[in-house]
Amino acid sequence: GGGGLVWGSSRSCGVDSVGYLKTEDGYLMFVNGERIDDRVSLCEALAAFFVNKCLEFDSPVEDWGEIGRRYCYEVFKYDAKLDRNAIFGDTIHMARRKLLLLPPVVSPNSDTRVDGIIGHELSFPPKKKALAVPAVVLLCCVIICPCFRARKKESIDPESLARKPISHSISPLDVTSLPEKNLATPHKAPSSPRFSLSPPQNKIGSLQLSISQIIKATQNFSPSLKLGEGGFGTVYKGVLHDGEVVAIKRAKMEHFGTLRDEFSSEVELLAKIEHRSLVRLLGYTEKGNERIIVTEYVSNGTLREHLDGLHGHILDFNQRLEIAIDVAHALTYLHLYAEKPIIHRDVKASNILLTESFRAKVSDFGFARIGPTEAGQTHISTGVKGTAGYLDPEYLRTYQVTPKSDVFSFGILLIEILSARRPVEMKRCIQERITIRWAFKKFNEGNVRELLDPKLQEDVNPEVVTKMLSLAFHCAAPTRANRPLMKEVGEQLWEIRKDFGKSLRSE
Ligand SMILES: Nc1ncnc2c1ncn2[C@@H]1O[C@H](COP(=O)(O)OP(=O)(O)OP(=O)(O)O)[C@@H](O)[C@H]1O
Repeated sequence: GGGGLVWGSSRSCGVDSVGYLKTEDGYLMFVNGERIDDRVSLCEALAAFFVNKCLEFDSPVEDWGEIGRRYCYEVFKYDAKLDRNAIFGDTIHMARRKLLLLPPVVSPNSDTRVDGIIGHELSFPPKKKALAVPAVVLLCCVIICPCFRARKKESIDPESLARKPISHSISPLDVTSLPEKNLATPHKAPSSPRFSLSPPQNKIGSLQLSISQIIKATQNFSPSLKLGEGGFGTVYKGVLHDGEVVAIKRAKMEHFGTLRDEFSSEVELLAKIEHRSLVRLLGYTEKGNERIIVTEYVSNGTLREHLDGLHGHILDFNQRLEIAIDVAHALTYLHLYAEKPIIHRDVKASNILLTESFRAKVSDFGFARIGPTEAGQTHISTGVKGTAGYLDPEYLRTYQVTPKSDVFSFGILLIEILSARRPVEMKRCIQERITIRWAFKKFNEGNVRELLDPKLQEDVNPEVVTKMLSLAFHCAAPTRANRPLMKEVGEQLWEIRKDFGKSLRSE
């Protein structure tokens, strides 16, 4: 394994750089001068390059297009048939989940563990020392990186196709919960967890589900009961034996194994959370080939669907304001009042579910992480997860997540609620693609009315809109220190609601 150097290349995009050294044995990859030894990190870094057109999928230049096209396919959800230069899949984390499943490639002559970086063809050479490629420290601002579209559901995993269908003869496993219907007050300390992570040991509640009951509840996972699909798996509507309607989230089989921790973490966190604006966990089962989470069913679709007018009802301004307040309260609860500070990390309109009375419930804690708990600790370090367009640029740059990362996403969400535009809209002209930039420009020009969702027929008091927008921009400040706390955001929205009420009365 001499691994003589054959070829090297580095590329910059804004203030970021990626580089590789091709050796006889394979490739060594670098991001901002640091040796990267997993495929996902590389692909995530590269995603920004492709989105910003610093690299093109089509271009054979220095093999970069090839690397993106062939090895980051899953991360980018790149679909050559649909659009040569599009990067699909609005969630980077989704791809990360998939790719983590690649078997680790361990070089026999080296202590370097390589997480299947770019398959076998690009496996690392043995006995390679990290080599520096010119490093640039700062990262492209996140809001220019994402042009991801929601095509994630179309990915095909040939491996999973080859797997056998789930056996229905799995022995029953209890899922236990208490049928408590009380809504928690926003800032109440949570009660002790009601769901055991080892369900068979937990016989406390009255709701005890086995896999076979789940199969019954979902009519054997009938496609007609399918509510949707996310990064984690498929979600079904189910009716339990007592008539309670629930959402049943069934993990995709290819996510088993390495996703075990993620699954458990989702469950552990959900189990401790109780707030009227957070989707409640009702049960959990993990046995054999199945990982299933049973949650409260929220009947009126996602906020994103409503902003798209898919439910035949246009949210009025008051409803939008209430939704924003609900989300702010839910996040405040996670940050401040849950047992440990919890950072959601994937705040976005498709994770906000609406009730029949258009109140919001925040869902999908799959990426939630326990926040800093040590005194003086301000952040936790972690690989970047979340959804492009909503991602805190400082988090992307430093890999350090704090509750302020949720505040950033909330700012982006607030603009989305007001304008109905997605954070990134690739079909628009270049000046309008990044919604927050477009909004900021309009705002500075004093055109706040033009910012509002054209479907919104009301004549909303411009002062109220202005206040909401400035709050959104404040939340989405590039630097964390300049963002308000989630609690303050809720308080400000509360004030805005008062102003809105007054403006209606004075009409
Ligand atoms: N508790 C629920 N009640 C009703 N519908 C739900 C519920 N949870 C999820 N859904 C539906 O299932 C879809 C998929 O949900 P899921 O949380 O798995 O994925 P997602 O949020 O769309 O994507 P990702 O996991 O990548 O964030 C949602 O868009 C929604 O339509």
